[in-house]
Amino acid sequence: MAIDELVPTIDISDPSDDEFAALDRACRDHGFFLLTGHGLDALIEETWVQAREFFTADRSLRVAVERDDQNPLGWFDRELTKRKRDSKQVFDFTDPNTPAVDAYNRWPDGFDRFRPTLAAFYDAFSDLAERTVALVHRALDLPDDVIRDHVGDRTTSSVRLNHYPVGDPVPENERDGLRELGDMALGYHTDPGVLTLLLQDATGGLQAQAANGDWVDVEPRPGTIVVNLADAMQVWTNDQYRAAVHRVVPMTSTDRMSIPYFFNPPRSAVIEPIGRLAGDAPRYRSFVWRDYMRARTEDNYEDLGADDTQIADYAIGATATG
Ligand SMILES: O=C(O)CCC(=O)C(=O)O
Ligand SMILES: [Fe+2]
Repeated sequence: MAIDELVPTIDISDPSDDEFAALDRACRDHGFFLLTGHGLDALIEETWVQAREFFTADRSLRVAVERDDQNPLGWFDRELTKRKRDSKQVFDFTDPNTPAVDAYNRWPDGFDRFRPTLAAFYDAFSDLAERTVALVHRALDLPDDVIRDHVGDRTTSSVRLNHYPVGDPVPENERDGLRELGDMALGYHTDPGVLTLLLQDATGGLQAQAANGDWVDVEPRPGTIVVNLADAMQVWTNDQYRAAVHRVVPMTSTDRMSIPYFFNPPRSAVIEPIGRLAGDAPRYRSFVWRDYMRARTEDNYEDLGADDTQIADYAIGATATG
């Protein structure tokens, strides 16, 4: 199938009925679509500049904001996906404009425009994520009282700057005792929250899994933002909409950057299938967002001797993977 047909483009400034129909098909099939009409090109351009500056600066400036096992925010270059090491370095931060959570952010020294640019980016993408969830609600034809309980929260959300080098991101003299690199730069996975807004540069390498299991390239389209549905949305819709399974192939000739905004539910939200979508056959048991997130974060730090926590662990009838 052609990529245009598989991954439809929705103009968020004025979505047509045909675009809603295409969004609904894509969400049932694989969970990926593209947004245009967002009006954020200039801010996105400036964000790329800041991300590149951070990743090309002297490594010691990044090491100074390295994350630790108490706090997952900051820089890291040896993350695991499915027990294999990813070929990338990342910088994670949460809402810079809410002091109670900004206190956990680790801002690097020596980059004047980094924090203000990323703070503006965070504001704009929080708003866009809300509007994107509203598109999905409309495609699902949900009543207002249900919509109110199935939203995201900017203070539990986060942004990640991803940098994929050619080869191993960890310097040779630090590789002793680390797990081997995976076959993929980023192993296949779903994102945990409601949905993700993803920017990718012009390099390419992102792949989506279609319903038939085939891997399809999500080619860069200038001016568009990739949306992928995530785990909480799949649970809410009782599997009618799919959390997008995706991965990134290894870089062979040039490095690559991407910037996902992960839109997450409120901390204390109870995640379970929406009654009118599940009828009397809910496919998941309830879990509290905070607990799910804690389990997923712990997996990424170290190999806990089991596969990563995922929503399948909450499927009714599932046996624990641990
Ligand atoms: O780099 C990409 O295109 C995807 C990144 C991603 O899936 C993630 O960070 O969760
Ligand atoms: Fe992802």
